[in-house]
Amino acid sequence: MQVFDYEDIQLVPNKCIVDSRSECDTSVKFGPRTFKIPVVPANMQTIIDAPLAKDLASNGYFYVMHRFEPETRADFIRQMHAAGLFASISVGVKPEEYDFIQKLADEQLNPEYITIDIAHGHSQRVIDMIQHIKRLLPDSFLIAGNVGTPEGVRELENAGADATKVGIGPGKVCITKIKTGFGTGGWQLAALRLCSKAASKPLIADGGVRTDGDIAKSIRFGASMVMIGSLFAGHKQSPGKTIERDGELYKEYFGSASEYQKGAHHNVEGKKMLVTYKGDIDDTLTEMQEDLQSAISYAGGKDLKALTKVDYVIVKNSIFNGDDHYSV
Ligand SMILES: NC(=O)C1=CN([C@@H]2O[C@H](COP(=O)(O)OP(=O)(O)OC[C@H]3O[C@@H](n4cnc5c(N)ncnc54)[C@H](OP(=O)(O)O)[C@@H]3O)[C@@H](O)[C@H]2O)C=CC1
Ligand SMILES: Nc1nc2c(ncn2[C@@H]2O[C@H](COP(=O)(O)O)[C@@H](O)[C@H]2O)c(=O)[nH]1
Repeated sequence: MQVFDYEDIQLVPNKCIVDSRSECDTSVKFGPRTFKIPVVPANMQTIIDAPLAKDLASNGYFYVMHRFEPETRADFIRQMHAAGLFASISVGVKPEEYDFIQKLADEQLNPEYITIDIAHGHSQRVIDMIQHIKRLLPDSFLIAGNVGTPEGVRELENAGADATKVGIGPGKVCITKIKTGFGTGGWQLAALRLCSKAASKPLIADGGVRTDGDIAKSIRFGASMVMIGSLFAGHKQSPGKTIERDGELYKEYFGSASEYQKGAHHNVEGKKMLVTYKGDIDDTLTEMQEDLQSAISYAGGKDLKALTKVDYVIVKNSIFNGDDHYSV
């Protein structure tokens, strides 16, 4: 098995066929809709909130709302629909989540996208929830995860998931690898490659993206969509708390399995960090699109498909990636 991560790979350029990078089309059809770029901010409490979700949906971007204020979710769907926007929510697998799905079905509140958001998604509990959602809300596009193996992808797809999310522990605020010894941290891109060989439906690469070039690499290795936390943390619109230190502005970014999210030190697999204030998220999204257009031009094509076929080389193998600090 080839083991590598984002920083170990470079994509090999092909002859350019466009006169300007602006000719390159970064749009992606994902589920029932088409989006400007194949990128989605992580469904974490310091990354996305309702105002940002509305902003993203109104401007042609995909989003997944987090599940950490569960009582607000039905109203969130109503508000998005009242504004003519799509609703994309997250759920867990605990018993109350079964009641929540039943309530949505009873009220005919159909979110366009639902994400089952669990640390260890290759489990019977996720399979049961997939089947419950598909029975009651068959029109919602259902994303399930996270998994790190081809077997995980196959089982969730066979249970009825419309897309699978890949990534166990590669995230910037993840400490799963340190705490448990398990995961795809340090070889996320290779894990994505293996999973893509088994997948018959779209994959979301989740975690470990540190540069815009990593988005192009994710597409090359089989992702239809790329979920990103740390690159979206620290913006004006980011919900994380703003902190001033020595005259510099920072924003908090913490893991969904951190004690800051849970309110208790119990099965902690996430940490908190401070991210330097980055300004407007619109500028970051625009830059991601421009960098992706440029990547498509290097691939010798005009759209994302060109990225899926380029050659690559392995330039080094640095296995320890990301989570070198326990907390800040
Ligand atoms: N992508 C990643 O690498 C990771 C992501 N996360 C994120 O953290 C958040 C919390 O995740 P999670 O703890 O799953 O959600 P929950 O706290 O909602 O837990 C879901 C249920 O699954 C059980 N559970 C959790 N982990 C395991 C496990 N390893 N084996 C068996 N049962 C388990 C929990 O019980 P109990 O707590 O009693 O075990 C609980 O009943 C999510 O947003 C998730 O995406 C967390 C870790 C890794
Ligand atoms: N192991 C953990 N993973 C977590 C936690 N909270 C979120 N996540 C995952 O990280 C990605 C974002 O990664 P990034 O490298 O882009 O910052 C996110 O989508 C989740 O899958 C956690 O507490 N522990």
